[in-house]
Amino acid sequence: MLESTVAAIRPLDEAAMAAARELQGRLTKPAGSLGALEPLSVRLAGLAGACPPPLPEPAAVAIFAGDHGVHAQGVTPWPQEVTAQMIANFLAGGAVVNAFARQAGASVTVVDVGVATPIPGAGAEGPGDPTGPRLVAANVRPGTRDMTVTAAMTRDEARVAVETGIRVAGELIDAGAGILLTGDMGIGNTTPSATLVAAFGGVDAEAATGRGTGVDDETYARKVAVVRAALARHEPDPADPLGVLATVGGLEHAALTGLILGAAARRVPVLLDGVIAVSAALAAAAFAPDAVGAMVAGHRSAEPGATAALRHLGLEPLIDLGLRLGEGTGALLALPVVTGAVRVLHEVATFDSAGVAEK
Ligand SMILES: O=C(O)c1ccc[n+]([C@@H]2O[C@H](COP(=O)([O-])O)[C@@H](O)[C@H]2O)c1
Ligand SMILES: Cc1cc2nc[nH]c2cc1C
Repeated sequence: MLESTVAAIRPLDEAAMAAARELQGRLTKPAGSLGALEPLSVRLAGLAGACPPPLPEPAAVAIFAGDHGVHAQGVTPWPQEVTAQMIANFLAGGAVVNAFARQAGASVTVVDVGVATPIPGAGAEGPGDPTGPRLVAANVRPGTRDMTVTAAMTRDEARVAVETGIRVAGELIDAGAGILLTGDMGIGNTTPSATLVAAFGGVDAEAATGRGTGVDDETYARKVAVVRAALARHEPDPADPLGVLATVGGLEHAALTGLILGAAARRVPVLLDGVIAVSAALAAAAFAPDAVGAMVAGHRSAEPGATAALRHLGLEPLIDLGLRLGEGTGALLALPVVTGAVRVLHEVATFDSAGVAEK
């Protein structure tokens, strides 16, 4: 499934992009006055192979959750149980991602790809609200292994997680989603994110590492040392993305890589959230460079590794609000910008049709 998905990812459609550029030039606004929205609309036309491209509706957020063996190295102040507890909060509709999803009219799907502790209340639900958040049980293993000691996953485990992400992308698109948004939950996951950015982006461990949920100076120094140790132990080869994910990634990173590849193969845009998503996007681009055409960078996370990854991908984030929460929150806030970029191509009059004089 991974190989056939990668093989299905093709370049953007040049004819549709030329048509979108030409249409942008005829709309009742000075050329270029919509800034970054104009090239975004052109790219989405190229992705859809149509001008105008479909409105990116409805939107679906997929939150991939996993735990991390490297938690044992003291890289985060939060207990591992918070991953499972926050999943219960997502399913109850009480997290920030739920508030923003309701605002944006997006569905929320939580995918357990590797949570290490029991999810409070899971299995005890009644029929529930069919439009509310839903849980997909796809646990590959209860957390990764400690990457400073051994590989985080076997190659087979990483592949199963990637293929879970591909499957979730396909299911959401089959159910009608016009855009996928990445979400994540995993205490400790900014450490493998930094390691992935260093491995794929060729940046130093310190430049790739941030303060995550808010670590103190001592924990930060330990975190940089952990990233360095993992890189030294595994010498990850960016030409072997499955090997990089398996040795220094997380189960949610692998699944997010699959979600991105799955969206790109189906030519549906994927709106990226923070550092976890963009580090997974580096893996997706290593599998299939043309997958970048389907990626929209929702926001610039406060984590320095996110900026390094976006630079490597050649993507400019749509918003920059200093967010560092994850869950898909930054992607959800950026969604109206993406919809607006496409809506312009559908609804704005041309100089000719509106009788407005040109310069
Ligand atoms: O999205 C981001 O860029 C981001 C930045 C910092 C922290 N987070 C979230 O916080 C958790 C990881 O932080 P940490 O410090 O435990 O590695 C995880 O659940 C992420 O969703 C997310
Ligand atoms: C409370 C909390 C909520 C989160 N949401 C995403 N990562 C998180 C980490 C913590 C600690």
